[in-house]
Amino acid sequence: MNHVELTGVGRSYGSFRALADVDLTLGAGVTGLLGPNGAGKTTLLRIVATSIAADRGEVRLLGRGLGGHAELTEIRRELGYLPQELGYPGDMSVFGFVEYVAVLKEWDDRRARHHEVRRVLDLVGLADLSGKRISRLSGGQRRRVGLAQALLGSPRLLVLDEPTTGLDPAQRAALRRTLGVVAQDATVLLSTHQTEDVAALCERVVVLAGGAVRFDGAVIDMVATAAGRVWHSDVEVPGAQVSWRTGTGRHRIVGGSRPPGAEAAEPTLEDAYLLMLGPDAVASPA
Ligand SMILES: Nc1ncnc2c1ncn2[C@@H]1O[C@H](COP(=O)(O)OP(=O)(O)OP(=O)(O)O)[C@@H](O)[C@H]1O
Repeated sequence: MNHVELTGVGRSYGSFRALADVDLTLGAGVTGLLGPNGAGKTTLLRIVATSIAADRGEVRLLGRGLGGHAELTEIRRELGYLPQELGYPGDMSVFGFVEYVAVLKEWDDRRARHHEVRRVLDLVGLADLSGKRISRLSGGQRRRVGLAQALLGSPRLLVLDEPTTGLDPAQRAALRRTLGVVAQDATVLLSTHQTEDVAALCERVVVLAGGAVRFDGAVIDMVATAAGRVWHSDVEVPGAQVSWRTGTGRHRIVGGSRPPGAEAAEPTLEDAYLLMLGPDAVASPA
């Protein structure tokens, strides 16, 4: 079953069109949303999280249209959302905050609610910090509190806006493990600027630029678009589309024609992303 079905979806802020004519269908599994700053990722995620409405096109979530209040309530019961910026009340404890969200999500039975809060804190590795005040947490720990509240009730649809921001490598690996388990039954849509997170975690990748979908397909198919277009060279190559000196002292050349003396390199998702977006990869199209 497809949990997300967007047809011709658009959204403007005043006269500025942030999202234009997006078609997207998602079933169970993890999909990564990539794109430069201002590409429209947060706008798209907020639409899928029912936090803002599309002003064009059709949105169906978990098999339902967004017709009225009753449909929205039903969808929100099965939806978890980690916004890009979650305002945390610093005075609350980790447990207190996640329990507060659980109350809002209508976990009325105290025993069941406490059990669920402990379960999600355990899932994100915060069980030992549950009594700590949020104001005393590191940025990465705070991000995991945000993830914990999104996981309450094992939602069938999980929308995560930059969940890996602020996480150290061990925390990112732990997050990948958690999402890998969650995504066996749920549809997970996450945005990130880390192509390696998408390569490690997602089957599918959607690239947005200037509010439009530039690529939608399997991660391996996107990586394949860079095959034969990435090289290692002992010398700097003037005029390369993208190049940098790596830690080994050799230069990685992405795009352009094969430089003399250069060796072919295994392409990564990042190479494919840089090639696909060209100058848009670094400049906001907005
Ligand atoms: N509330 C708003 N009012 C006006 N313009 C907005 C608003 N929210 C977003 N925008 C504009 O819409 C465009 C898309 O923004 P969005 O936050 O969706 O991009 P993004 O891909 O998530 O960017 P980032 O990677 O920087 O988080 C940007 O040009 C942004 O300035």
